[in-house]
Order: sequence, then C-alpha cells, then structure tokens
Amino acid sequence: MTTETPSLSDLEAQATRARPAFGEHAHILCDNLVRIYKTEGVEVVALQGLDLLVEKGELIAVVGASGSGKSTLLNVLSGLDVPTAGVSRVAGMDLLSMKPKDRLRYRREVVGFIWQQTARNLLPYLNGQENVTLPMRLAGKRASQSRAAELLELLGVPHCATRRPGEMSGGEQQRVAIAVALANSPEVILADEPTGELDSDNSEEVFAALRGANRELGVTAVIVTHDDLVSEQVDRTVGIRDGRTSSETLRRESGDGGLIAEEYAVLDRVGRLQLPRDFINALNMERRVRLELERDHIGVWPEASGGGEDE
Ligand SMILES: Nc1ncnc2c1ncn2[C@@H]1O[C@H](COP(=O)(O)OP(=O)(O)OP(=O)(O)O)[C@@H](O)[C@H]1O
Repeated sequence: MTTETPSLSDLEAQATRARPAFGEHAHILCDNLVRIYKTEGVEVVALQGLDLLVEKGELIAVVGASGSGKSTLLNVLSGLDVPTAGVSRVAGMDLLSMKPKDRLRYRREVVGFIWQQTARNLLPYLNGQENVTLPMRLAGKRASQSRAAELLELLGVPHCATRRPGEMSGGEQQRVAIAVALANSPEVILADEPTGELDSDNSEEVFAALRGANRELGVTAVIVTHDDLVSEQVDRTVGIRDGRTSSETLRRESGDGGLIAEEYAVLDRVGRLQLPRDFINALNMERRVRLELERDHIGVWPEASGGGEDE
C-alpha cells in the first residue's frame, strides 16, 4: 500500500466532506446572528450570536423572558429588519444580502406574518374574503375567490367571509389573519404572540388552526408565545435567553399514549452552553465551575466544592 502525501486541494476537499455546512438543509437557518440597536449613542445587543435551525414542515414555539430577543428574531425572519452580523437563510434566501426587490417578494410570497394585535392583521373596512384576497392582489396575482374560501374553510371560519373584523370575535379575527398570512402559499409562517389577546377557548381554537395549517399545507411555522397552552403542545419549544437560544424542550408520545417532555441545554458550535438559571442559583455557582469528563457525561461543580469526588 502506498502512502502519498495529500495535496492541499485533497485536504481542502476532505475538510469540506467531513464537515457539512451548518444547517445546510434547514428551512430556517440562523447562524451566529447578531442584532445591535443604536439609539442616541447607546448600544443594545438584542441578539448576541443566536443559532437556530428549523426543518421544513416543522412547527416550533419560541419562548423567553421579556426583552430576551424574540420579537427581534421574528422581525429578522420576516424580512422587516436586517441583522447586524451572522447568517440567516429562509427557504434558501439569504436575508442579509437580499436586494430590496427580492426582500419585497420575500415578504409578500415566502413568509406570512400574524401579529398579536388582532386589529393589526386585518383591514377593518374589508370583509374576511376581501382581506384574504388582498395579499394576492398586492403580489400582482389574480384574486382567487375559491382559494380564499378554501383557506377560511380550513381554518374553521367560513362564516367570516362576509363579515368585517368588527363583526368577528378576537379568535375569529386571528383565524382569518392566518388565512391572510397563507394567501400567497408562503413557505413559512411567523406568529408573534398570536393568542396574546385571547381567552383560553379562543387561544385553543387559534392554536388548533395554526397546527391544522402546518399539517395540511406543510408550511413551516414559528410561533413566539408566552402562552403555556401553545408552548406545551408543540413538538419543540426553543427557549431564548439574553439574545441566544439557551434551551430546547422536545416532546414525544410515550408508549401508553402520554406525552414525554425532555429539556435540553443548547450547545453552540464552539461548545458554549447556558446552564439554567435555577440550577446555577441552587448550587450558588458564580464565575467559575469545575468540569470533569466522565465516561458518558460531564460533571459540573461549584468552584468551592470538591468536584469530581463522586461517591
Ligand atoms: N428598535 C429598537 N431600538 C432599540 N432597542 C430595541 C429595539 N427593539 C428592541 N430593542 C431592545 O432589544 C432587546 C430585545 O427586544 P425584543 O423586543 O426582541 O424582546 P422580546 O423577547 O420580544 O420581548 P417581549 O416579550 O417583551 O416582546 C430589548 O432590550 C429591547 O429593549
């Protein structure tokens, strides 16, 4: 057997083969996303190296304390805002380098958006049907009455076709708003607190409508929420803390038909993870911790303790 010294190009090819690009096949990719706001000379770092991958057809909830960066993330994904640094790609479109013309098309046809404020989603002087056909006309397409009727039917609000928003309940308005967001067959829908203004019955119906759209149409859905009813029913909940994804809860059915929820800390690409605040507080951890590599886990001890002396 001959052992030839590999050339530089061989090594380069090998390195590319061994390490597929981060999130190469993801439908939504955020890689080390940074968004810094500057107001009156003061800098606020709203996103500080956020990583997120969402597969095509997934429905995820994003949760986090007020000010953690959830709305900033949605604004970036919706094409309304441009991040300061990092990589963000949705349905193959690069959100940082997109030209204004592509950005407009992206916002009209690739993503659909549902806001928390019911009044912000619909035009008050148009009925349900007209609200749903409006985005089609804005995108220069024919206003398909049959598609609008199908969407209103899918979302369980066919009776809202002839009603104006003022004649609908808050939950009905939000379900019509989902139909509006779906009008141009987007690849992704983004919802910022879609049930925030609703009581629990209406919240349930709106979430069921979102989930129905996700399942029936295969549209990828990202829902920012404080509503436990929503975050506890999705397969994956992503927690954001201080502008970074810090935890993920995965849910799956157990053998007996129940639901198992497992919480994970997110390990970023350079090996950083955020320990849950309550774990840190419980053990009075500060500044430094001791780490010990075990056969199948890593031990983490407060600095002062005799870490590693597992009995
Ligand atoms: N346009 C802006 N100019 C300056 N700072 C901003 C701007 N938008 C957001 N921020 C700041 O960025 C940080 C993240 O805000 P963001 O609205 O994304 O948080 P959030 O998690 O959505 O909060 P909430 O749950 O209260 O809506 C906050 O410190 C906020 O004050």
